[in-house]
Amino acid sequence: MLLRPRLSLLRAVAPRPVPPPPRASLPVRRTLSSPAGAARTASAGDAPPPAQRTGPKGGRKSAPPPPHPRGSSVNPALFFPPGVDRDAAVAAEMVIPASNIVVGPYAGDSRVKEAEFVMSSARARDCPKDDRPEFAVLGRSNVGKSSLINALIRRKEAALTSKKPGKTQTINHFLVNKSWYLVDLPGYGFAAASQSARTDWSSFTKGYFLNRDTLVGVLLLVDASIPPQKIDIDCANWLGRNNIGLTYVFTKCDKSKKGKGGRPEENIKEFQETISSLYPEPPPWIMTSSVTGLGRDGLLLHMSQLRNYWDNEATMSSAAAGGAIWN
Ligand SMILES: Nc1nc2c(ncn2[C@@H]2O[C@H](COP(=O)(O)OP(=O)(O)OP(=O)(O)O)[C@@H](O)[C@H]2O)c(=O)[nH]1
Ligand SMILES: [Mg+2]
Repeated sequence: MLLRPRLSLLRAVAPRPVPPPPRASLPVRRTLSSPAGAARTASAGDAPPPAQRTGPKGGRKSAPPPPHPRGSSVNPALFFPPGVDRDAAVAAEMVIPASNIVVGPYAGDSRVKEAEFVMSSARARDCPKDDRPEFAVLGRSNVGKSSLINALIRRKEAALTSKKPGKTQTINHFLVNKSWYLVDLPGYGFAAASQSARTDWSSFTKGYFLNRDTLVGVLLLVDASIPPQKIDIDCANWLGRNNIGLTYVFTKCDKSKKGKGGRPEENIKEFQETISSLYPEPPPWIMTSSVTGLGRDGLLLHMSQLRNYWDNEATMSSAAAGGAIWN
């Protein structure tokens, strides 16, 4: 079995959030609201660690990246994948549309040729035990996790969706091209769920993240059709504290309503302003719509570069005696 260089790799592919300051001074904007019950799911046990603002740019309040970044030289808002020097000049064609993600040398064939549902697991330890890399799709109930998976694999109802939150209740593995997995997870923050269901979510999904050595990264879905929600920031902080790399995937970018908080571009900008001080380097983000297909090909391309890097590093790691290079 290949040795998986999990911690080092994840630090390399996506920046960790800088630990936020104590709760009282968290850079949370007033619009970062979530139902009190819902917030308990991820925030009670997930309060950020006490004041440890260690990152050099921890207090920086930089301008948020535009929704469609383009640049011909270094752009501090871009996400640089493995293999691309931060000082490299970046041509517009190197940036995935509607994202801040630079395409690097590890990007490869990202077509989905076949995909199949493999299994549902009620417990993390029941998940497939092979060595294939996987991406977990995470986010609030109803954010569009199952819909995104269907859009990525171009199958209408491979993952079951619903207007009512709380549809997906187990860990669902979908095998793509017989070589990697997409994993559909139950959503968090479902206010109507019972306290015991919320506690279960926490222990069982956190168990999955903490024990899944084949996890390349998390697609953290954020609903762009509503204002930023504190529970999503709490979730990102929890992943960061556990060295799990993430890509922010903004969903429902086709959905626009009149009035405050109804425009995806505004909501994304506000979300980025909120998280900008949490990261020493900009995390990757991309805008998507499972209705129009926006972002689908770009997201698959981004996942191909993370996956190929993972495979490459895993091979190097198994070749090195005892995987010592990762110590
Ligand atoms: N307009 C629009 N609607 C979407 C999009 N993605 C999902 N939806 C709708 O949002 C609702 C929830 O979608 P799901 O994919 O079931 O959401 P989920 O995150 O899997 O939800 P849970 O399984 O309950 O956690 C459904 O009615 C979808 O049709 C999108 O990109 N645009
Ligand atoms: Mg679902």
